[in-house]
Amino acid sequence: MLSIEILYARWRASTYPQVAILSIGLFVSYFIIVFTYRLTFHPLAKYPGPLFARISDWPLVIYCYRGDRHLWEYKNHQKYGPIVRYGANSLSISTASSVPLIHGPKANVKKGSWYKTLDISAGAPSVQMEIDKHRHALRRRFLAPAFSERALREAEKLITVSAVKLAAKVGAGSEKGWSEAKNLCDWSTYFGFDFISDLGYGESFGMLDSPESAWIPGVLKSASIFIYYVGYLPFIEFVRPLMGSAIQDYIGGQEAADSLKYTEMANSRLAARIKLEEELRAENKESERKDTFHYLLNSIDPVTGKRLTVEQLQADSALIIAAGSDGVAITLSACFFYLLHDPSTLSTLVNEIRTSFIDIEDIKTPKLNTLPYLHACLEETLRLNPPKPSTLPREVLKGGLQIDEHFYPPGVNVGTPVYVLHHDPGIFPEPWTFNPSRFIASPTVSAESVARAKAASLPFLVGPLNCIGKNMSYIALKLALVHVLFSHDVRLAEGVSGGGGRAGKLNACWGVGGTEEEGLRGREGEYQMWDWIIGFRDGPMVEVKKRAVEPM
Ligand code: HEM
Repeated sequence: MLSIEILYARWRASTYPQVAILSIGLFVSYFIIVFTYRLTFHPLAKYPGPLFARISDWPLVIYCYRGDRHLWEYKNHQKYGPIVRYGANSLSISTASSVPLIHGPKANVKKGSWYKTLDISAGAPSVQMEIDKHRHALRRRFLAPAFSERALREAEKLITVSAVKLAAKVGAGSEKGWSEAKNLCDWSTYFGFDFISDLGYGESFGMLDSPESAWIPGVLKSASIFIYYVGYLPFIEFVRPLMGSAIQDYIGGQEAADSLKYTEMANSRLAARIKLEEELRAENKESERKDTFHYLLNSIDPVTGKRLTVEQLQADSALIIAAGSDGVAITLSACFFYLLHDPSTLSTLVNEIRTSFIDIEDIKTPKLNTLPYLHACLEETLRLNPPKPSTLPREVLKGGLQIDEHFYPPGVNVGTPVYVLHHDPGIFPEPWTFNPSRFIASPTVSAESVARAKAASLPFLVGPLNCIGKNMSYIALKLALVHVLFSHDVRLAEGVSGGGGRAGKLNACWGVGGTEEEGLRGREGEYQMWDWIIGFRDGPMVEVKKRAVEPM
């Protein structure tokens, strides 16, 4: 007691410089103690990783901001092995055997605290933001009817409208010979946003028709960058309460402002859809078009008897536009990139498409789902460029988690670095080569190796927290690819083709970030992607010609 009084008296008697020196001393001592603890007694101290990443989350924040996190993770696993400590409290585990234990239905984990900031501007958690396992399962029950087999059959008709339009726009100017060069990244993006808005709200953004709404992808990109890195800031607990408010604009700059602008856009779309539903209800009618929000607005939880609140709907609205449009868009442009760089794969696919369908009206399920090479091309593209390529944090729950000989205590984050796993040569021989045949059993590819490849392919993740839009994505991607390739020949544009390695940057809108100096972005044969929760890209530049032989 006495010593505290003496200390207090000395403090009061001290001069400003003395106070400043003492404060700096305390500050430095605090960090020395914290860093020493993280390198010695912390439960993850024994795991390898870059030194700065083992003592702080700042390297992770920086790579998230740059869009290069997946490349950084790849480099780390090459250097340190299958288990890497990429943050003070976080591990990424790149073994296929760990996947069911981290993502399976019985995994003793929940989503990590990064998810708390994901859709924070919306005012309520989206389904993806629900960290509590029980509440998440409840939200999934609301979404389930919108993604059921029946809903998918309805969705196919709506997606076809955008796919037909995509083929017409990509093919414009190709009637008399090869067209001018076109950036397929842009057209794929417009397709992704148009089909998801048409399907989601019954009203397309119309980007394939006019440039009026073409600002939305740029704003979403900016919002995603912000949300991605902010969630990992070491002092996020202090920042989170300010998020979603006007203060966000001042602190976070343009990217934070775009995050709010994006939320407002999604909210206004939803408000218009709710109004339409109310008008229909007042007239005792049901919407003829069964779009996603038809299901969500009429969904009643079978156990609780409750409907979703407006705030929850708003959060899901922002999520569905982002999650639905961009995953499909990047996969479509990446698929074209790989096909066009390996003409033998392109001709195999074109042949399969043109011998399977009689005319454009014929392009639909169930036949659409019976083309093995088409499906394999998409699986291979999603292997090479998973739109969510980096480790998504899962926090170990009470009781801990045993994976092989390692025990992970409660509270630490574990996760699967999907891009790293997808380039594991032990599972995918020649991992940088686009080889759809690795997903089709044949005399040269055993059924066991196909099963191994499929089990280690996680673009949609697996288990109860996986992507609910997986089947819808495959339908959208197949419709788009088949409609374009059924009626048109496509080739890489002469000169700059875009998309790969250093030559990738065509359009200032997309290509920021980059770690060329570290040798991570040098692969010309790899479709370049920037990981900001959703993947961003540019190119390929293509020329298009109307198919020579008119379909019968
Ligand atoms: C190629 C396209 C797509 C890919 C690769 C993809 C991938 C993923 C992944 C990996 C997740 C899990 C994220 C996490 O755990 O944080 C996810 C979640 C989600 N995706 Fe997709 N997605 C795609 C397209 C779609 C589409 C078309 C929709 C809807 C229309 C959609 C809706 C959702 C939703 C609602 C979630 C949150 C699910 C939950 O938390 O329960 N996605 N997606």
